[in-house]
Amino acid sequence: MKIAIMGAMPEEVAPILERLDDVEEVNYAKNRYYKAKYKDIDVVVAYSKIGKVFSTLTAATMLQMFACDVLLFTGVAGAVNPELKIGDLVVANKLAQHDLDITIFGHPHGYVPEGSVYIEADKDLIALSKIVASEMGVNVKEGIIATGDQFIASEERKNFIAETFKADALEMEGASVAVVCDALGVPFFILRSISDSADMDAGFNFEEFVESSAKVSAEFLMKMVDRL
Ligand SMILES: Nc1ncnc2c(CN3C[C@H](CSc4cnccn4)[C@@H](O)C3)c[nH]c12
Repeated sequence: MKIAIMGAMPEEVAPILERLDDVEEVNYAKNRYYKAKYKDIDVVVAYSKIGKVFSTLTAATMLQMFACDVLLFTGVAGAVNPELKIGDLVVANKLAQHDLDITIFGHPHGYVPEGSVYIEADKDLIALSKIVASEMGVNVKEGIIATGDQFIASEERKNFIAETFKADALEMEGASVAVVCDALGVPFFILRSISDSADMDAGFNFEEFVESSAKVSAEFLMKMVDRL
């Protein structure tokens, strides 16, 4: 088994990289991919850079060039569900693109012909996360994640996303990674830790909590890898 471990930002994969052995850096398509061993498991680790386009490129590369059998995403997210607090973990059961809009032609938000509003994540990996969560004695919220090419820092946009997609959290890469994995038939798992609440304080909270929340997500993800 070869596991793809992805984030979008350096902070999101740094806690993973420091735990790898026999690291080989591969430069490809203006990005860096780290082929390595984690314990005795083959992994490929990369941060895509921010947004749906970069994360699509990295996810497709992980699967088509590095032939990974499963893709795990770790990172931070903005909270939409008011129960979610900074540092809380969210596991995506399905994901949508909140900024995909051809509603003028009568389609729902997030839909284009021959696509679907939501892509569902792998149920076995979600089930595994529940086992790991109970072993670690931590709470993990399974919910809907909305993805778009915008950093959300306004109640108005957050409420649109909440109402339109029933999202629990929002970010900028998960749904595009989901489309790639779904199209190529590779199981995927999107894990996020809350760094802000996508409101007027989002920018400040993000800066303050990105590093600590990224660590929470990365550490949980590696406990999942231990069990794969
Ligand atoms: N409120 C929010 N809206 C949209 N996305 C998020 C996220 C998740 N990530 C973090 C990062 C923000 S943009 C960025 C961050 N730092 C420097 C440059 N760009 C982008 O990769 C998406 C956390 N909070 C979010």
